[in-house]
Amino acid sequence: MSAQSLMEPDYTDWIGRQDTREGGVTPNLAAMLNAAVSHDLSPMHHIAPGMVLPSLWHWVAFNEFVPMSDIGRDGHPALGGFLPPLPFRRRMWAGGDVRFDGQFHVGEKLTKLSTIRAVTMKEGSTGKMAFVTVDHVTTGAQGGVVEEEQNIVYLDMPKSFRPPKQTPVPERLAYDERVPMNEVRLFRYSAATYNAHRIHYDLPYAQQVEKYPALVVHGPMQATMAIEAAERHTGKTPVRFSYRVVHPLFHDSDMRVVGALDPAGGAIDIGTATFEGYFGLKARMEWDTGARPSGERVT
Ligand SMILES: C/C(=C\C(=O)SCCNC(=O)CCNC(=O)[C@H](O)C(C)(C)COP(=O)(O)OP(=O)(O)OC[C@H]1O[C@@H](n2cnc3c(N)ncnc32)[C@H](O)[C@@H]1OP(=O)(O)O)C(=O)O
Repeated sequence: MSAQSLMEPDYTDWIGRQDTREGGVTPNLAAMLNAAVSHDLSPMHHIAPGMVLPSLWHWVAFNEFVPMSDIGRDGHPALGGFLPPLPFRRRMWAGGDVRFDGQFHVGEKLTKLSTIRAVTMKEGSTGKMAFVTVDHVTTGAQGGVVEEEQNIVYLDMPKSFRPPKQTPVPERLAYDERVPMNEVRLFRYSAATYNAHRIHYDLPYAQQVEKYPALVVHGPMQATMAIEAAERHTGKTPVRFSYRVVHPLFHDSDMRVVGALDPAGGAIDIGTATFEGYFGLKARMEWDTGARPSGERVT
């Protein structure tokens, strides 16, 4: 046995694994997502075939329909299929970096190539964790391309809730909106994404097994709402969206969607937040100013 395997499992065999999927967002699926993410300040779209897909709605285009026998205890497909069999059982959507080139449309055929880029063990304030970085390239039949890095984190089941540190929201904001959060919105987003992760709808499981105080608000839903507000307030079309979900948000408190314009222009720092004043998701949206998108990441 090598020294490496005595220390920690080696996942190098998983790096470079690929998965290709075909999908798309039908009018019916778009309507489901529309109803999940809309609110008073972001009214529902009139969905019709050919409508330009709002940013990040392609995340519902490749919903997975795995047999019940392949589902793990948490409601996600069990590890060891496309993703490596990590020794951690608590999954969270941690963040990503999305680059947009062109647009997708309702009803358009989309193809996604996913590649496992890295498995990185870390130790944070909440304990040991493994980040899985997956690169996705989504291509539309009409020429749009979205390239993204997705980071999923796996952690131990805690004995009690250990919140990560709080990142304060700046006082000077360009906008600060209140979005009603509740079980119904979480259920609707889970349904539209066919995401059976129990932390989003099964309160006894969320509290007793994963030890959250309440149901957990989906990271991708927060991202979808944050970028929608940024586009509405700036009137700009994003070329890049980088984000981290830095603290879990819960279904029993309304969510803030906030933004602070970068005085240098070309970007806005955005996020979701609690009414106690800290970020859930912390992100940056950049738009085309003629220059290349920056190499800056949200940390
Ligand atoms: C859908 C879906 C699932 C979900 O939607 S789950 C809900 C959405 N996700 C969340 O609510 C995650 C909330 N975030 C956290 O709970 C914490 O940020 C987290 C991920 C537990 C980490 O907190 P820690 O305090 O333990 O970590 P540190 O800040 O001490 O950092 C340790 C190292 O990790 C790096 N790191 C931290 N956060 C991220 C991140 N979001 N993305 C990438 N890397 C991250 C950090 O830089 C440190 O690295 P060093 O190299 O400096 O050690 C579904 O499942 O489908």
